[in-house]
Order: sequence, then C-alpha cells, then structure tokens
Amino acid sequence: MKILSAQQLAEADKSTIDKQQISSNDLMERVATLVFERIHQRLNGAPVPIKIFCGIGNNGGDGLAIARHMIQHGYQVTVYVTNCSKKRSPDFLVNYDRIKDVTNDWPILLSCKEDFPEISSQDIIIDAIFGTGINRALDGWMADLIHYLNESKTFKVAVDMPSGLYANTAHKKEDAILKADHTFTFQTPKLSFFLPETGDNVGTFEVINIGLDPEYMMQVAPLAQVISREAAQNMYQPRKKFTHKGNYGHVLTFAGSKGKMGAAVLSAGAAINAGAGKVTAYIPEDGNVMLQSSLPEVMTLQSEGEDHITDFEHSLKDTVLCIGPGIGTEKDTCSAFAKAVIKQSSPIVIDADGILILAQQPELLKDLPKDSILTPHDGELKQLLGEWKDDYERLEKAQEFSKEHNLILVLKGAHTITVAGSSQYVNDTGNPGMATAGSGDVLSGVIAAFLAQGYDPLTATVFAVYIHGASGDLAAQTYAHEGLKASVISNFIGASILQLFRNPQQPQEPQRTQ
Ligand SMILES: NC(=O)C1=CN([C@@H]2O[C@H](COP(=O)(O)OP(=O)(O)OC[C@H]3O[C@@H](n4cnc5c(N)ncnc54)[C@H](OP(=O)(O)O)[C@@H]3O)[C@@H](O)[C@H]2O)[C@@H](O)CC1
Ligand SMILES: [K+]
Repeated sequence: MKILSAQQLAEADKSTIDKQQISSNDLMERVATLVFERIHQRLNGAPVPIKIFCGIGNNGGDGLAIARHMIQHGYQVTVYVTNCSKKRSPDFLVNYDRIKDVTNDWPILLSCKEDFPEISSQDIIIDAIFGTGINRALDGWMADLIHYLNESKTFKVAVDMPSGLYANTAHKKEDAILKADHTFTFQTPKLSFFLPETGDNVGTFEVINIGLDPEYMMQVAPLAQVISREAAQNMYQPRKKFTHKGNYGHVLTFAGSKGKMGAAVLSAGAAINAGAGKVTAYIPEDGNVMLQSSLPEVMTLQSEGEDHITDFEHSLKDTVLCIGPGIGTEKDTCSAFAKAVIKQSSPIVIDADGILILAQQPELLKDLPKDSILTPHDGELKQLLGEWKDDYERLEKAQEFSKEHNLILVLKGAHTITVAGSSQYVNDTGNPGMATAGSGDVLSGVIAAFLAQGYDPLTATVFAVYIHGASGDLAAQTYAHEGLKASVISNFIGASILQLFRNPQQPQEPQRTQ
C-alpha cells in the first residue's frame, strides 16, 4: 500500500473530483458516511456521550458530516467548532448549515480557553480539528485545547489524522499533537504514523478506502510503501516438486565469539528454518560443540581462533555470506571480516558487529558487492551515518548512503523500514515482544536464507522482514510479548509462512466444544 504526502493526497482529491464528476462535498459526504458506518458498527447505538471537535477546514467539514449522521441515528452528540479563523472552507460551511437543519441549533463555538467544555471519563471524543491541511505548529488556546483533550482520560478517535500531527514533516518536541486511541485515516496511511517520534499519537489505525481516483493512485510515486499481507503473498516463491537441497542455496554464517555463540546458533538456525538448502556456520573453534549439539542440520567450519574468529581462508563460491552477529571487533576478527567480504561477489548480509567494523573501516564499503544488505539498529546506524536531528533526516541520510554505496539498509524498529536508493518499504508486522536479544541475529539468517533460495536482494530483504515480524506476532499469541525470545521467533518462521495463505477468518485450531 502506498504512503502519499499531504500534498499528493490533495492532488488525488482534485483528480477524483474531476474524473468521477462529483463535487468536493459529495466526496466529503462519502468519507463521512464511511467513518460513521465504522463507528456505528462498534457502538451499535450505545447511549455514550460523544463530543465531536471540528476545525474550520475540510477536516472540520468531515467532523460535522459525521456528527450529522450520528445525530440522525440517535446518538448523544455534542458538536464544538474551534473558531480559530474566519477563513472557513466552502465544504465546512455547507456542512455547518446542514447540521443546523438537523439540530435546529448551531454547534457550540470555542474561541478561548474559558470555552472548553468539561469532559467526563465516560465521554468519547472525536477529533476533526485538523487533518492533512495543518501547515504550522498549533499555538495559543488551540494548543491548550489539544493539551486539555490529551489530559482527559477518555477514548479519543481521530478523523484522518490526530490534530496537530504533520503527515510527512518533522515536529519540534514541544508541538501540541492530539494523542488518539484510534485513527480512521483516508485512502493511505501517513508516513508519520510509522515513525518513532510521532507514531504513538495515532493509536491503532485503520485505513478507509475512500475511492480516490485509481489512475492517480496507480501512477503516483509514493513516499514509501507499506508491505501488506497481499504484497508478501506475491513475493513468496513456492518450491517446485522435482528439486533437491542444491536448488535452495547454501548460506555461510560468519558469526559468534566467546560468550556470544548464541548469535551464531540463532543466525544459522534461522537460515535453516527459513528454507536454505544448506547452512554452514563459520565459528571460533571453541564454539563447535555448542553449535553442533544445538543445530544438527547445520555444518560447521572452524576458525583457528579459539574464542573469536581470527582468519578466513574458505571459498565462497555459490554461497550466501551472512556476516557479523556476535563476532566482536578484535583486530584479527576485523581482518578476517575484510578478507571474507572482499572475496565475496554476490550480495552479503551484514549485521551487528559487522556493521561496526564497516563503520571503523569505511574503505571496505567500496568492496561490498552491489545490493549487499546491512541490518543496523539505531546505535549501529549512527556509527555509519552520524547523528540525525529527527526521523526524517534519519531516512534522508539512509537514502543518500544507500544510493552512494549501492546497498540496501534495513532500519530496524517498531516499523522496520527497508531503504533501497530512494525507495522505502515500511513493515507492518512485529510487536514490542521482539525487542529482545538475538532477534536481529534471526532476521539476518532469514534474509540470507531467502537470498540463497533465489529471491532478488530487495525482495529477499523486504519479505524476510515481513516474515520475521509475522513469526513474532504468531509466537506472541502463545508466549505473550514478555515470553518472546529469539529462538521462539525463529521456530515460528514456518508457521508464519503457512499463515500467509490462510484465510484470516479461518480458526487456527479446531473449536473446542465442552
Ligand atoms: N485528501 C482527500 O482526498 C480528502 C480529504 N478530506 C479531508 O480534508 C482534510 C484536509 O482538509 P484541509 O486541506 O481543508 O485542511 P485541514 O486539516 O482541515 O486544516 C486546514 C485549516 O487549518 C488552518 N491551519 C493550518 N494549520 C494551522 C495552525 N497551526 N493553526 C491554526 N490553523 C491552522 C488552515 O488555515 P490557514 O493555514 O489558511 O490559516 C485551514 O483553515 C483531510 O485531512 C480530510 O479530513 C475529505 O473531506 C475528502 C477527501
Ligand atoms: K483530526
């Protein structure tokens, strides 16, 4: 699913009105009806007090139209309009009149702090103050209103966007932004929903298809793409019947050191669990017993170094190299790392200490095969790119780095973002339980396994990130977030691939009858 900028959404809006030969107010009515239906499905006529706060632009117009539908269906609604400017949008004005036709009264105008209504914990707040048209930080009593609403303990639903939030530009820390519990957003999610500095304002969100011009939506170059289940289904490459392990590639993991042999077990184990035909773990000598007893399916090669890898003399022909988990940054490990990456001609997966070594020896970057994949967490990313001032600069710097070195960057986080040149792919699977030691080692093994099975580097990466998150989601259904650990996530890889093609309505287990 594409993520568009606020400006692109306004263009899509215009194009829809032209092509579908409807008025902008017809489109607003369509949107408001769709939001109303979703709210009605959930509330089912419940007699809860609902307070709808409307701005004076089109987001406010949406709010007024939603309010009208709710009132006509018997809901207990009070409508407030933030009287912050005389410049009201034409569609706001149409709906301002229409609601009066229904209630025989004008909505309550708010013009200063003293006008703020009392809010009880039973209320539901619907926020239709600002949407994609916000163009500067809120100030004065409007900022106070947002803080006032945030302080209330009530459930808050945002229309299109939480008010005060920009769709795709950076905020200052002190900006007033509504903290919604749920957001109904129109046509495409906004980039700010996925970024750590702003994502928490959105709560859970659902994207409502409001039928914007399909032609525009098809041709527009998005800011980023969210990898949906459908996209992941299309990436999957089923195995063919008359094949053997040689058809599914050979992964060589270069991982582990004394005290961190788990990283070697996890990356090699994940590569096997994600379908690599063969996996060899290249490890320090002392780790051999542990690795062989933990992973009988995996072959080993040992470095002469007993507690860390000190050398690398092996051939990498027809092998996918996955390098870095738990290797440390000893001097001889760094030279072994350099030897291995220089030898390799096909894309390499580089994680953890491997990224730190690259940051220390940036001259190695030019020796990396094109489309090699780096999977840094933010600490490692800062070593590569330096500090950034906000989430957007982080993405810009990552894009520049990716273009300059012809590499794919996997920016790990709540919504992992894969950056390949100017393209960005936002992952929507995964959960906070996956913030656990070794989770990244598993991801590197999964990416390597898909590369080995013949997926192109970008698809291998984006698909692996999706499957890794989906494995964590499935595992969390049994283990809860707290009980998740990296080896458990790895054991759910197969189940998450199966789940890709299961009907979501289908029960996962037979219903038990007592
Ligand atoms: N895209 C689509 O396809 C569809 C979009 N739709 C809906 O339209 C919404 C976008 O509507 P919109 O463009 O009218 O902008 P909106 O968010 O209501 O605010 C604009 C007003 O805010 C003002 N303003 C701005 N910043 C301010 C500040 N800091 N402090 C104070 N004022 C500030 C600004 O005033 P000005 O900058 O001119 O002073 C202007 O008056 C979108 O989110 C969705 O809900 C659907 O109805 C149909 C399909
Ligand atoms: K809003």
